[in-house]
Amino acid sequence: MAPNFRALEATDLGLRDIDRNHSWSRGLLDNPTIHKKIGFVNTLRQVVQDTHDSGSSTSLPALSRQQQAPHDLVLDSLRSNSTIRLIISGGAGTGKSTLINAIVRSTRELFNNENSVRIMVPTGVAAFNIGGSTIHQELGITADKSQSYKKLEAERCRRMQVDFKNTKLIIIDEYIMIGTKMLAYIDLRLRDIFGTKESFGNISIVLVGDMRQLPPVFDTPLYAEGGRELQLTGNLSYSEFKQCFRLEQVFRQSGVEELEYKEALSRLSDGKSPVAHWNLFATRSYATLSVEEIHSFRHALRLFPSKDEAASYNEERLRELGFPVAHVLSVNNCLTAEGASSDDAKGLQNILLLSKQARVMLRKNYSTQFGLVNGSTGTVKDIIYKEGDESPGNIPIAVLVEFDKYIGPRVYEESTVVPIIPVTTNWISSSGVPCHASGFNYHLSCVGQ
Ligand SMILES: Nc1ncnc2c1ncn2[C@@H]1O[C@H](COP(=O)(O)OP(=O)(O)OP(=O)(O)O)[C@@H](O)[C@H]1O
Repeated sequence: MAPNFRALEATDLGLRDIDRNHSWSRGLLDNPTIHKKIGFVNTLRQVVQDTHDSGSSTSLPALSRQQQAPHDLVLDSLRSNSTIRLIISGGAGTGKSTLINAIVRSTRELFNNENSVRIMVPTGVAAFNIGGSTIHQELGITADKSQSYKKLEAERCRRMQVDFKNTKLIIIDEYIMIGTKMLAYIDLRLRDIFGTKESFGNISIVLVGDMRQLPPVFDTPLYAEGGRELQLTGNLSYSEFKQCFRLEQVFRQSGVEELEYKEALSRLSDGKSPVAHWNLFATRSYATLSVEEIHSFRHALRLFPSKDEAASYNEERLRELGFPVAHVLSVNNCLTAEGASSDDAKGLQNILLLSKQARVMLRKNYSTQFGLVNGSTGTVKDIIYKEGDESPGNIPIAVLVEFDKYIGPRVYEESTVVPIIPVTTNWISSSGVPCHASGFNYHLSCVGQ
């Protein structure tokens, strides 16, 4: 499934003698009550599920005035049977998801139909986090670098026409990751599905996201004009979005520490930094730090320009730790699943390398109430295989992770360790093959801090 980064494919980690000869089922002897603990984790996940379910039906917070305005505009437009092209932008915690949920709920009530509104996202990981689908999956778009639009074959198109029959509104979340080429594709595909020459098949489109995030990869940002065939079409499609609401009120403060620094970063993203902020950043310049401070950053989380570089760095750090490395493969139901792109497979990569003391990051919200959210970091304490199962070749039953910030009930009395268990996901490939795969990469990625 999903090609791995070159660095992972070439590595000997997980395959050396020290890795193969390690007794991987030892973890089970050291953790005889693991199944009880896993039961506890399942309860946690149930809590998340219940919250999610009730959130989408009854218990959304009352919308603020800033949220209410775009909500009402969309609903009024749907009621009057006109189409709307709208952008809703806002930084982290400004209530974008809450607003999306409110629009979805009101639209479904208005039309008394679940399919009247669809949410789509550009990447597999984002889709997994919202329990939704990628644009590629929903609209049958295959990832390729060609410059021309490819129509759906007739039978697939007919099936999609049935599927989209009652759809009045499409909400595209994380839209900043969409480029002009992709927007053109969405526009043209919807024209095909709805059998019309009108843009976007003459249905309403709402783009939601944070304008200050990074632009798309392998595509030109929506605000860039010019380019080749599809990009030019995308420019035209984007020019229809003339209305924009900006959500300013932050409902979720992710911590009160370093407030000045957060404020400085926020101004920087607006391009409005005063000299005081420049001075603040200057105090953190590498050249002005003491040797002790530089050393304290040795294992800081790093950003790399490419996935390959990040994978190489992670590999180096795993090697330095000196523990046996588990070579955790995902399990796929068929060859199509094995060869699926990462986006089709909702972000899953084939190989995950783990060892004791490795730093890992959660890639999805596990339990927001208890502080286990997409981006939470922790340290691997143990990797537990079923008796008789070994690495490589088998999936562990759990990876014990000590989280840096866990605020839920203790699974282990003395620590913030939580067992992370593998997950199975299903999807239909772009050629229509039902696929499923199990693995850990949905939940965890190794970060070589
Ligand atoms: N009108 C509101 N009143 C009270 N709380 C709200 C309101 N809107 C959102 N919230 C709360 O604020 C928090 C953040 O909201 P939400 O997840 O919708 O923001 P977001 O912009 O999607 O965040 P992110 O970009 O980080 O995913 C949630 O806990 C949500 O319940």
